[in-house]
Amino acid sequence: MAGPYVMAIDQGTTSTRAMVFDRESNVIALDQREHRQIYPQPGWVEHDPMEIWERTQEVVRNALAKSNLTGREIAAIGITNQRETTIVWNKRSGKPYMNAIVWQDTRTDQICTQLERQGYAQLYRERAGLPISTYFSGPKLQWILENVPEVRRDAERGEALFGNVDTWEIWWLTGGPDGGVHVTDVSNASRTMLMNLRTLDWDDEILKIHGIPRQMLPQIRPSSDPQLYGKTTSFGPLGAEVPVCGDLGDQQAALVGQASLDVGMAKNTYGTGSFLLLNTGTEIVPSKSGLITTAAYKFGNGPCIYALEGSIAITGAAVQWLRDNLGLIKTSPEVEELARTVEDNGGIYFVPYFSGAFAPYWRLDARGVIVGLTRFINKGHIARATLEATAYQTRDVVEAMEADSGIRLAELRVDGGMVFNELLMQFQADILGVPTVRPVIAETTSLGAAYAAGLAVGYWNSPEEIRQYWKEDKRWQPQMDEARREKLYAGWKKAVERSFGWVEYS
Ligand SMILES: Nc1ncnc2c1ncn2[C@@H]1O[C@H](COP(=O)(O)OP(=O)(O)O)[C@@H](O)[C@H]1O
Ligand SMILES: O=P(O)(O)OC[C@H](O)CO
Repeated sequence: MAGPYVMAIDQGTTSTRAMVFDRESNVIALDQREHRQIYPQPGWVEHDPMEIWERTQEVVRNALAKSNLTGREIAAIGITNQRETTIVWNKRSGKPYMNAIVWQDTRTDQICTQLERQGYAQLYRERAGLPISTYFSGPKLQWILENVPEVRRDAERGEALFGNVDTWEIWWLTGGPDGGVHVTDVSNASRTMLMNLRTLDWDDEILKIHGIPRQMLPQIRPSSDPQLYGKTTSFGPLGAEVPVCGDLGDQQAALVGQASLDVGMAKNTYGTGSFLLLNTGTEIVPSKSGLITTAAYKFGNGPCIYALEGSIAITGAAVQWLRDNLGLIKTSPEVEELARTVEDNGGIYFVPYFSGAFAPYWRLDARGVIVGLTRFINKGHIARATLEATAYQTRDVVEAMEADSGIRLAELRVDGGMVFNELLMQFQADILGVPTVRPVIAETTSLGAAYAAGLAVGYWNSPEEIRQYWKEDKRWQPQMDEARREKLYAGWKKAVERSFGWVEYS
């Protein structure tokens, strides 16, 4: 008989969480551990895949212990993950050939400029729904094949496996070198630049452009799979054979966790970066305004549901930068107190394009700038400008989304670590001119993965059932007058222009 709970593992950019939910979507237990951010040189960002797997095992064991449960009481397990981050490992030993190249890493900029110069932009837009960018996995995998000598040899022999973090976690959970399954889902695969959005299969012509052998790629499966990807092993952290049957990229998982399951529903998740997704149903909507077209989810044999996405690389990460690199605050939430020491931004704007500009500009050559500095400016203004940058970047992608879809946003459903910042949520409503709305369960990413897993084994019966669990917690109404809103936003646009063209490519 199916156990009475569902577990989700959320392997994010900065930390790994395991959460246990019951049938009414209540959180029964949560455990979370951070992992190291490795910066070998400017623009490079890495994670240690073995550390990620160790943290995963710890949080799974701790979440079970905290809830006094054993693996036998878990009906199913779902995975959600930081997307695009690229790992290549050996099938026999389970050993990665190098650290994971994280989505924020810009080392593939030369590969990407080369692809642009060869005139491939249109092909990627049409087939993969994406612009050419260092953000996605394809160029990262090409870089590994070209720079780590034994990878190409092993890949051709079928011994080197590629995966995003979902694939890595599922492979280990289902046995690793002892029969681990090598799979991914449509939502994750659509972030590689290698999947054709229509066929939901790897695109051979694109694989050829990057020189990627097909045999190193995982099988693409539904996000919620009644056939099960596999089962956890009894010697793994769950200590029992639990169906592994849900897999969603973290931003698509948040869309599901926010129950944004109808065409026209949108959410914005504020974490390390921020990611706004609009459900476009079974229609693949091409973007003319700098958004990306992505697979949102596929439940069992149902159709693939697509989304338009506005990906913003740096929002919460800029708060971490104030904390870790500048030492202006000790904890991230303290940024609010510091920002409240001043009335406004004092005329400065902070454009945090640390990884180049993502949506809607996609400029590899952009880097971060702070403009408008005078002797009047103090650390309070910097804190305020950091929070405001999150809201302005969101407006940039909301405008693009409205232009592409013709849908005028009535309110914005929000979630993620930054949504407990009242100043930010109010400023966001002010700068958009529509309310921001936070649900009771702000852990929507994990919840979305739990839903995907639970739906596969009949723990929840239908997507309709999960809609009833969404409940509003708090709503911020816009209070700023139109003239001030537009003046502030015009200043932001000017600042953004100043960030472009900083890096020059030969
Ligand atoms: N009260 C706060 N105000 C502003 N930023 C915050 C606050 N609390 C957390 N953050 C930021 O939110 C991010 C963590 O959110 P989370 O959703 O856990 O992110 P992720 O899943 O990307 O690791 C961090 O970048 C942190 O700096
Ligand atoms: O791990 P997060 O929450 O920072 O999300 C990262 C995104 O998936 C990157 O595309």
